[in-house]
Amino acid sequence: MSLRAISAKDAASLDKDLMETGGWSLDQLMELAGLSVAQAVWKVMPPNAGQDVLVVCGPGNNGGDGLVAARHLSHFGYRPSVYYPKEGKNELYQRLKIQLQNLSIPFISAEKFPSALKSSDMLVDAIFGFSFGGPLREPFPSIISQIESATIPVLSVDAPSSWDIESGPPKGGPGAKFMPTVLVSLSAPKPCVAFYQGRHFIGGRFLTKALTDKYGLDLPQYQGVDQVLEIRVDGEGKL
Ligand SMILES: NC(=O)C1=CN([C@@H]2O[C@H](COP(=O)(O)OP(=O)(O)OC[C@H]3O[C@@H](n4cnc5c(N)ncnc54)[C@H](O)[C@@H]3O)[C@@H](O)[C@H]2O)[C@@H](O)CC1
Ligand SMILES: [K+]
Repeated sequence: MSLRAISAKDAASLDKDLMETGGWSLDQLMELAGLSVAQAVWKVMPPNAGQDVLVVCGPGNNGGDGLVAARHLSHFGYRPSVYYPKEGKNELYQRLKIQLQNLSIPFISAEKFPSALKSSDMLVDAIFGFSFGGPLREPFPSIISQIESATIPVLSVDAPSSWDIESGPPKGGPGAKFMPTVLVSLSAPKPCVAFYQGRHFIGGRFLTKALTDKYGLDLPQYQGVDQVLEIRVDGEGKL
């Protein structure tokens, strides 16, 4: 099964519709997005031994999804830690951070990032989503290079960070060879999924038929209480 993609411009407009006319707040959407990510982690790596999950968060709402996911992962029985190299300034991110600190979820330093990358069981890439554009600015080139050469499975939130949302991986430099193991597209896949190979989930169970019709999207057939639906499995579908 594959689902129709939404452009970066339409994804931003859809978000606006949800909040301006749909009655949603950003907190609510982010909560469901982050819950989808945590459920996808569960589906690909059930928490049998309380695995270490390193969540790398960027400065925008993609990073906010990562902060929410880290909280759910802790409640699900994982040992999350967070690397947040450029913190978002608004009060929503700061509240999400307090929630994590109250669960004793560690925020790691830049110095500890390389060793955490080696010792963790999985990395959640919540650095950039549909508003990413242009060449990577500091401090992200080295972070993306390290993630690109990591040997642990990487789950990307909404888009592989450093990929252009429309045209996919950069032609050279950090991210050119980045291929996450798992991708969780939120609301709808972005055009860059044409370049993606791996397990692919859709999440963000908050769309209505009117909205999917307006943007020419498919309404995913989520099952039961699931917040994610696997839409494509490549190879043997294993991590
Ligand atoms: N409708 C949905 O599906 C929802 C999506 N959400 C999330 O929100 C994301 C979009 O959030 P935002 O619009 O805040 O944007 P992003 O989080 O994609 O990125 C914006 C941030 O990245 C920085 N940035 C952009 N390009 C850069 C570059 N080349 N180098 C360094 N920094 C760069 C910007 O300065 C800004 O701080 C989605 O991808 C998704 O993860 C949810 O939080 C809410 C609901
Ligand atoms: K991402």
